[in-house]
Amino acid sequence: MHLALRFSTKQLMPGCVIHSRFNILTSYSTVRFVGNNYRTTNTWRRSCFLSRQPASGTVLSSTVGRTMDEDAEIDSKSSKFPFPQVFLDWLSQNGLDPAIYDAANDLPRYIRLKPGTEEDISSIEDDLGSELSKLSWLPGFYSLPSEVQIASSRSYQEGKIYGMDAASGAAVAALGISPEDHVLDLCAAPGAKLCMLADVLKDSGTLTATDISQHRLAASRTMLIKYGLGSRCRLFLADGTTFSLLPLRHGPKVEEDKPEAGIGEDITRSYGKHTGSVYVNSLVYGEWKGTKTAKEKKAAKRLKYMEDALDRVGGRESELMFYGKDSGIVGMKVVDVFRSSSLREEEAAVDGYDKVLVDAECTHDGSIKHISKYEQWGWDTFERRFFNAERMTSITSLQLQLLRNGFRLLKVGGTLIYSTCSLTVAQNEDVVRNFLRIERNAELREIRDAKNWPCRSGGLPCTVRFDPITSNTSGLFIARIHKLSS
Ligand SMILES: C[S@@+](CC[C@H](N)C(=O)[O-])C[C@H]1O[C@@H](n2cnc3c(N)ncnc32)[C@H](O)[C@@H]1O
Repeated sequence: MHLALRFSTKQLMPGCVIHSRFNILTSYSTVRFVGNNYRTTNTWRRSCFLSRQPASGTVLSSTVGRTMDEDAEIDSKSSKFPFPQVFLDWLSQNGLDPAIYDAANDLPRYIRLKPGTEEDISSIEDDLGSELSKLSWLPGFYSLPSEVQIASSRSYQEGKIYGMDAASGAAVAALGISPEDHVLDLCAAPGAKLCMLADVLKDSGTLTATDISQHRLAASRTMLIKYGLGSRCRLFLADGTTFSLLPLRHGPKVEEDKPEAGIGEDITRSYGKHTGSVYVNSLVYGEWKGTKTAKEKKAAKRLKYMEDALDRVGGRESELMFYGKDSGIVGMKVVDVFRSSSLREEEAAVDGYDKVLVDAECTHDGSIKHISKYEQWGWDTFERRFFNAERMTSITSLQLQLLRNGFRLLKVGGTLIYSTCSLTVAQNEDVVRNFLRIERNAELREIRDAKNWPCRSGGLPCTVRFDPITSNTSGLFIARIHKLSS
């Protein structure tokens, strides 16, 4: 069947694919741009919700396949939620229809199975009291009715399943992890994507994660330990806009100092007047211990003191919150772990990360289910949290800085994914467009798997958008960026 489409050919890139949900996730239709013809196998079920994108944005218009009268109907629609007026105004300014939040209760819940537990699927179904529907487009993911609670289930507590939205899984899949990759997750907490990265890497490569929130990063550490995924990981409490540590491609630099157990104390070098008489050169990391004996606690306290000493001389911008036994840290001197803060571009080009995920801080307006929960928590609380003035004014510049620093740490030939769970153009296409203007050796690349995903094209070539109406998932924007040699 042919559809009347109202966007101009300028708005679509040749080869761009638009998906429309048709009842259930596994059965969606596609509309393809071929020359000047658009074809589909199913009728366009509902209009996209981005009905009033601001003129500056290049996001595909929602007016696809609709008449003017139908658009008028959407424009006058509001949500069933009694949103504060300030939020309605903000949605309007960003071209978003409040009615998208009405989909909150219809969205399925998604889980990811821990690799290797597929044969337990019927016992997991019994435990959850619900059938699981396998997602044909995303390996390891299943959907189930939204009312099923997973956190109290035995399968969850035993680490057989993860609660994770399918769109988040797509962002990780878009990275195209290969065995032996050294991966950086720059905004990692609370760790859903981090765990998937670790599962995909299995027992090869390394995984470095940073986040600026201590309690959220601690939650990520708990997740890694719970699912037995930490052995190749390092977690740093750090600002992702300045983090400068490269992957440990070559293992510990000072093997000969590797202690039998605990933390060594071969003290040889002074940092002079800034630190009093603190000597830190040869203090080396032993194996990570969750629970410690009194002797180990004393040693850990001493290590912390040494790390703080590095802070005082400006040698450390991050705090190591966790490291696994195969992360390369064990046996390293404290100073060596934090040495590379004056990272040189040429060094990163060769020794940088193979893959970087920048799942940036954002306004989270695309987390439909999360926002609907304020129905119970109170809309005053929502307004206070959402419209945190400092956050609102600086969010796009933070996103650009995170993206730029993630790219700086990427090696030439490497892949970076920029994603946010905001539906706005400002936090997605505009940030990427600004970034591409600055970074001449960055190039947007197609996400190959996306042709099978129930997502829409984003407003920049090769970018994609998940949203509740089109994809039956939470909102997520994904851009895949390649680093060329300069
Ligand atoms: C969208 S959440 C990340 C979700 C995470 N990737 C996951 O899958 O569970 C964004 C995170 O960015 C962190 N963040 C905010 N500013 C940051 C900064 N300057 N550096 C690093 N992390 C930052 C927040 O603490 C938050 O945990």
